[in-house]
Amino acid sequence: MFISVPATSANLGPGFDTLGVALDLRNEVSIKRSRFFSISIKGEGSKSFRLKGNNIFISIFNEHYRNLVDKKEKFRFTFYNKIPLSRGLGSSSAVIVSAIAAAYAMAGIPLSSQRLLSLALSYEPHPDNITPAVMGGFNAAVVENSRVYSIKKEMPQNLKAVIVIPNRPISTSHSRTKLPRKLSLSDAVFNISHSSLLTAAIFNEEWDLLRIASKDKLHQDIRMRAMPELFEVQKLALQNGALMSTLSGSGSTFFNMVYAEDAKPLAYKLQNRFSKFAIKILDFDNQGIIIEE
Ligand SMILES: Nc1ncnc2c1ncn2[C@@H]1O[C@H](COP(=O)(O)OP(=O)(O)OP(=O)(O)O)[C@@H](O)[C@H]1O
Ligand SMILES: N[C@@H](CCO)C(=O)O
Repeated sequence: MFISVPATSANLGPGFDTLGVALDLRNEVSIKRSRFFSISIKGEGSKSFRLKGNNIFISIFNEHYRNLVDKKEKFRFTFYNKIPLSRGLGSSSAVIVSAIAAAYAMAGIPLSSQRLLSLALSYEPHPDNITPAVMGGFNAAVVENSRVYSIKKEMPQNLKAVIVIPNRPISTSHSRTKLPRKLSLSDAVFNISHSSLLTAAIFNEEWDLLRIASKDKLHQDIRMRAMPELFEVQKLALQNGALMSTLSGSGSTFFNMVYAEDAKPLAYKLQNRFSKFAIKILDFDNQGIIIEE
């Protein structure tokens, strides 16, 4: 069986823990029944002993498979990872949703997207990465009583993501502990209004509103101060055609949305200025998770 799942960029500025979009950069896994357990990792994480020895895909897969099928079986897992770890591109979310989906597929038990998201919430309670990873496209998502309520917008072909991937990680779980527990009323209203306008502008394809709508007062500045060169990345991107330029999830990656014709010139300027960072031009993904028996 073969599963493929896209990277995701969450928050998109003011949409903390609710807005996210899928990118055409995928992790793939092949799973075969076998007489012996084996794991092989190619690409991102291939040199990590931790990923080999204590792989959360395997533990989540086993947890669900053993609940579904009452017999001991062994599998051969081959991972082809393109999503960098701890870079704010939804690597852990991709693992969570693909491991659960793989367990149900191997057990031959149907699993709806809705049910997959509900099961994934127990590993990652914010829906802004797992939802676009499953559904594809841009999604606004909220959680109520352990259920994800979301709406999806397919992203057009004439827009690209130019992502700047620093050579240093930021752990989501650690950076969340640094966020304020309380917000002033004016900052709360700022994020609610900007997140609402951002969502409406994307659904209405009014791309020139994104620059204003993507401002945030809740989490970005605190996180970017851990890697101040990110302020320079954002400034350069907005000066060179970015429709919006936001910290991807908890970072360290910076996400820039541009018209297709502006992607290469922006990537060239960013690579020249930040030679130690990786720059990728990606299409948006509108498919989400793909499961092939
Ligand atoms: N491709 C993967 N395969 C196996 N385990 C993974 C993979 N990606 C992440 N993990 C595990 O998930 C946990 C969180 O990883 P990571 O720091 O990448 O997640 P994050 O910071 O939540 O997400 P992001 O990748 O969006 O920054 C770590 O224990 C890591 O080992
Ligand atoms: N909303 C989450 C996204 C993590 O990718 C956070 O900012 O912590």
